[in-house]
Amino acid sequence: MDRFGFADTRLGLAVSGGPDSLALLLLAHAACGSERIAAATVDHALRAESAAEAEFVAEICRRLGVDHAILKVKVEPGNVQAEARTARYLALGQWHDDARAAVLMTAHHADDQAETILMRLNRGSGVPGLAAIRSTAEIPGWGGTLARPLLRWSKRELESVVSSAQIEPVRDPSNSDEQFDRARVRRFLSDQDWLDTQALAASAEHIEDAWRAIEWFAAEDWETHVVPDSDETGRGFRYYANVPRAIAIETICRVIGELGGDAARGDAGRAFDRLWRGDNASLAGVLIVPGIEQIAQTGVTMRVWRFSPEPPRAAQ
Ligand SMILES: Nc1ncnc2c1ncn2[C@@H]1O[C@H](COP(=O)(O)OP(=O)(O)OP(=O)(O)O)[C@@H](O)[C@H]1O
Repeated sequence: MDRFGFADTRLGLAVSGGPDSLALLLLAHAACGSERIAAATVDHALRAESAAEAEFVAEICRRLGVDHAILKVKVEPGNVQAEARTARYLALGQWHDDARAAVLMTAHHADDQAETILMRLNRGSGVPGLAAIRSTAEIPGWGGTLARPLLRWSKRELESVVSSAQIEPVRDPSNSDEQFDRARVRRFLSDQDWLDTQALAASAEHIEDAWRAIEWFAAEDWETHVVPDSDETGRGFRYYANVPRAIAIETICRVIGELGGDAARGDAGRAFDRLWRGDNASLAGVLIVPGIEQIAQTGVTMRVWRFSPEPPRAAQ
């Protein structure tokens, strides 16, 4: 756990009662002792057994001497899985703050990671998508730090941690419901003996590193190569485009965002190709015009792309 730089801080653990998160609880307890950890179980009240499952986790925590909270949430009708997830992270984010935990940990593991990267490959995702489940991130919708310390552990290893402690975990029936893509990919992976989930998860970790490098260079690019540019509308930006395509795409999306638009990376990539050839591009209500500028101080010529809100179309 301390590999993540959380030594001496209090860790908040999200424990559903399933085998993965019970293993997280047992491993964190073995690594840090009961004082440095606290656990919470969210009761979505979507299944008749959910209250008893939360109480089951509470009982294990009592035995270990670990603080535990049951968080009851109300799930709005509609897309129940997505609503449950949003409500869960809001409740866990608030709880980890109240419990003065420096970080919230979930039990996502190598098999989850392998399923995610395969599903993303099958959708043609780019680097950010293939970075798949991040080892650290912001808590969705809340803002604190979320960490997933078990991404290198296989599900089988986690199951054996729990069975060695003679605990029979909760089983969520939706995990094998094949109306969900993930359950189908899970079955496909378990039917293959040549696909190595830990190797797939290791690749996702390398891609996450590459993505963090792109994000870092994109932040630099924004700071050093984008300046406000007032046109007749009073709003606009000049971008001195001088970096590889993957980084420029991030900067293009950010400039569009500053001008109130929302550009998908694929569209920003196509705009990049047009601009690089010297053609205008139009993206999410923004007109981008390429040109060349000589920098006064150095005399160097640079490629400059001018972004401005597109004029409203005249009525027919
Ligand atoms: N009811 C719950 N109470 C506490 N923690 C939970 C609960 N459900 C899930 N978690 C935490 O979230 C982790 C991931 O769970 P699961 O794979 O079911 O969620 P998911 O919705 O598929 O993933 P994500 O939350 O990333 O979208 C679990 O290992 C556990 O740490």
